[in-house]
Amino acid sequence: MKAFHEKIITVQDYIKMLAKILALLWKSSKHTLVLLIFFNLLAGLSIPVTTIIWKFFIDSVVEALTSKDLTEPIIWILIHFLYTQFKNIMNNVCRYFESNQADYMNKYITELTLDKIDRMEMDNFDNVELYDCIQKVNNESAQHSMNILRTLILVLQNFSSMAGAIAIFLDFGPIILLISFFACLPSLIINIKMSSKQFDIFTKRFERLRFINYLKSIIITYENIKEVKVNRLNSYFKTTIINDFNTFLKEDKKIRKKFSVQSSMTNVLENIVSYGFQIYILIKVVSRNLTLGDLTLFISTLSNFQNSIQNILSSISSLYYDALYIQNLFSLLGRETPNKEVASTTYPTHFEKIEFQNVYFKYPGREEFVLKNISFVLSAKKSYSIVGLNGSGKTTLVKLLLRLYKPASGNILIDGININDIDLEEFYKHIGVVFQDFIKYPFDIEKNIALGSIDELNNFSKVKRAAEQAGADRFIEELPLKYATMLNKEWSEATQLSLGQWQRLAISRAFMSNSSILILDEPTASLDAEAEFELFTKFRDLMFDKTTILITHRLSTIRLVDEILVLKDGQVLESGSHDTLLRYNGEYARLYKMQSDMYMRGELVNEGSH
Ligand SMILES: Nc1ncnc2c1ncn2[C@@H]1O[C@H](COP(=O)(O)OP(=O)(O)OP(=O)(O)O)[C@@H](O)[C@H]1O
Repeated sequence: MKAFHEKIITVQDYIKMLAKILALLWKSSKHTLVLLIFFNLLAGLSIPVTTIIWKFFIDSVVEALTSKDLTEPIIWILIHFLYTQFKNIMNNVCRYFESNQADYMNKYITELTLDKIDRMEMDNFDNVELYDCIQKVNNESAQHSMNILRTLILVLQNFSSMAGAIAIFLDFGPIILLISFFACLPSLIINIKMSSKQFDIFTKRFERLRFINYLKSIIITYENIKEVKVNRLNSYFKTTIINDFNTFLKEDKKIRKKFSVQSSMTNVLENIVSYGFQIYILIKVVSRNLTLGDLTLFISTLSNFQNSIQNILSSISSLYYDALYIQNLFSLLGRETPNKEVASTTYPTHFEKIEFQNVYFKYPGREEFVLKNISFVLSAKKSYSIVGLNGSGKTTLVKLLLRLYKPASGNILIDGININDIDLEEFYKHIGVVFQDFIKYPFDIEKNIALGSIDELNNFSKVKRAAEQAGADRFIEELPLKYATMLNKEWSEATQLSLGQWQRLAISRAFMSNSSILILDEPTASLDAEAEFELFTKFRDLMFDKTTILITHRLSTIRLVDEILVLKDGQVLESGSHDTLLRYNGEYARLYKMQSDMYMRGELVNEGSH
């Protein structure tokens, strides 16, 4: 697979890239593509046909000047009129198929990329280069594939018009056309150089551009506006953005200036050749006793031929430019991803234990291990809590259990079956999770809850029950549109919820789930300690048939679980029930004592501490 940002160097690379693009167009919609090619070839012939009609018209006018009979010129005008109507219809038909093909291609590319991203494992997203590539594909592919389509259509039309010009010149002297063709080559070379330079700049700048866009999105995102305003960050961000724009502009102006000078020089060469041939045609028409119509025909055809060549050559360079961008798409699509269809072991629905065996893990691109020699056993249908200071590896441990990452060594087993051998779709059907940074879906409340069980999107009674269990029903019932309330202030007619209310919705999603393992990774941070305690008591009672794992910093809630694992610097320091660990008088007892002392002194009302 080509590395990202690798440039198309050889003609062979270029042709291969074009072949891939054509295959993409073909797969997007075969039927439309065939019709598109046919009508555009027909449309391309309109230029030579119009020139021929015009030649006959001029000749008939010259004759009419002596015979005074205007019948023939009028007939030719009529023919010209009818052909113009035909041409207009043809152009509209071409536009119709072009727009359809563009939509089909956009849809097809979106489908392919979303499918690819779905298949990619989590560690891929830690690779900045790949992450950039995905963003580029997302931002640029549709536009550049559309450009490619338009350019290819232009090439088709111009090829057909060039073929017409060659046919007209066949008898008169086709060498003229050949020399005109070579005169246009320097301009092609310059255009390709320019495209290549622009692509280099784009690649170099991409991460910075992404950063600028991120800054812009901070300023304009509803939830951020309050903080940006109060901290008076607007003008600081604006200056950072504008400074970058100024640097880019300076760089771009320098390059544009250089290429404008070179382009002007090649244009002079093209004009010398063109005007030289016009004089040559004039001499030849006079010496051969040809008509005025012939003179117009050859001069116009030469000019049309040169235009076609220029169009084709500039199309080649703009195709090169777009192909460089679209290369990111092919890089992404060509990336190997695990095959989802691979049938593997079925999930042991009535399992007895989950076991971590000497698990080590480090994040891609990082030297140090985040988890070191982790071993423990979780029994089915019991509740567990993972406790530890910030950065001790709690979420990472959960990510491994969720198969978002694979251990560097060691195994995670469910009843002796390695979780990686279980069919992924089935695995996820049986595991539910609520993260601290859960998603705020741009749907109504009903769907925001129902998404906790994708197979039961229309099960409203279950949605209501889940909301009741999470204590979300009280505020939902007070909203005018209740469960049909659209959420997220960024959308029209939507309501903004408080963070605590959002968290209750996220927890309702967990109650929708039919999974046998449930993980709550600090989803209650915005609830007060009492609400969290009440919620988890309910949770524990309702989820008695599930294995639950709770991550929270509030040790008052943790008391409710059957067993606690204490993590420190990526290692399991101690484990046991609340009472056992207090008796053990280690890290857990120290943290617990510290929190309860703070409660006693009234220093900790809403927040957990560590
Ligand atoms: N995607 C990542 N790439 C590199 N390092 C990461 C990544 N995610 C987490 N880490 C690092 O791994 C370590 C453990 O992080 P983790 O999120 O598991 O801690 P945690 O115990 O859940 O912390 P907290 O209580 O703050 O949520 C931290 O040092 C963190 O910087």
